[in-house]
Amino acid sequence: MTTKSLDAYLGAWAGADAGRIAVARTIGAIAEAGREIAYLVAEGPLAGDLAAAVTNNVQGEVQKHLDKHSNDSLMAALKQAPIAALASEELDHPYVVDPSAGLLVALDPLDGSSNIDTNVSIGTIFSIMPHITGKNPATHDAFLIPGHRQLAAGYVLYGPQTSLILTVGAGTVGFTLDRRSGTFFLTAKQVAIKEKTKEWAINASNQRQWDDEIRSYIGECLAGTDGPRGEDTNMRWVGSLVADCHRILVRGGVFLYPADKRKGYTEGRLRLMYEANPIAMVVEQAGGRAITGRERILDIQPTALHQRIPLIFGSTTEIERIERHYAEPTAGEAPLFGKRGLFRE
Ligand SMILES: O=P(O)(O)OC[C@H]1O[C@](O)(COP(=O)(O)O)[C@@H](O)[C@@H]1O
Ligand SMILES: [Mg+2]
Ligand SMILES: [Mg+2]
Repeated sequence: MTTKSLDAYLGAWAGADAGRIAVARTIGAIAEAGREIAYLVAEGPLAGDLAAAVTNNVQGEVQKHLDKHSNDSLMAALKQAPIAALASEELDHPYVVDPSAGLLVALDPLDGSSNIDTNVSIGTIFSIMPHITGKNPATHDAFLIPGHRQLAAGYVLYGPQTSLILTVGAGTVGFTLDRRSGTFFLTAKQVAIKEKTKEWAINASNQRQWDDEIRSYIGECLAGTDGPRGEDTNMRWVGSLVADCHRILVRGGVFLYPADKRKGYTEGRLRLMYEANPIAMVVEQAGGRAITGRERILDIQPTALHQRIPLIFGSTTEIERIERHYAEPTAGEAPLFGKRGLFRE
């Protein structure tokens, strides 16, 4: 096993390039906060009620103690980083650090909040973008940059192991936290998502709210050997985007959080700037794909800082299959699950 530390990896990547050194320092600050959050998460109830509600966040969702603590830790660490401003799921507006600096950071400080008190993996998602000259970093507008312009992205996963998954645009790599030394060590030199898979992840309790395209695809998966797919499939749903993404990086699969008919979900649930974009960059750099159903996530021109977006990502052959359902939604409609089937409403 290699023993290269995160600092050594970033130092080798950045060399003497001032722009890269700034990105490396910013990643270092996020890793520092991530380590602190990891220790707190591992204490669980010994650290108090981390899942206790504090207030409502900008999304109108309950902000839990750990959401707030994670946001505060990341802000404290990033105040020392060479960034113009940071945006967060937990803040209405960007927080300005140094308007003359060349970087912006967008954060989901704590992803998977509903799992905080269940001892299930949760994480921090980050996106590092350029601060475009002339844009006021205090404004939402400064952050409205398509995902393909991200300079780096990744997440810290607080699970049985603490992992830091990172891309600086040259593949996706993985680090594991050594708790004895507090150092992240490189443990996956090149993450590669399997091209072909039979595993899918969706919150199936929303089935009756889905559009035809999703019903058609999931119907085909559920029909297994009895349907047009001709093979049985398997389902997983952790309920933490970071954990579902991590499984897909490790063993392939596909994740779907589509738009649906519920009030507040017509544009999906997940946030473009600090969930979909960074995950899409990590996934593409690992050889997978990320789409809304019809468009590549990284090509979307954002229109709002806290914008929601349908998110589908994972193994390429499965994404192609889903695209076929978007092109022709009834093509794979399965007898057990389709409009005319057993589970028909
Ligand atoms: O409870 P649902 O509808 O299945 O949603 C689960 C999704 O919500 C999220 O928890 C949203 O993230 P936050 O916890 O940061 O709000 C994702 O991690 C997860 O994929
Ligand atoms: Mg989240
Ligand atoms: Mg969150």
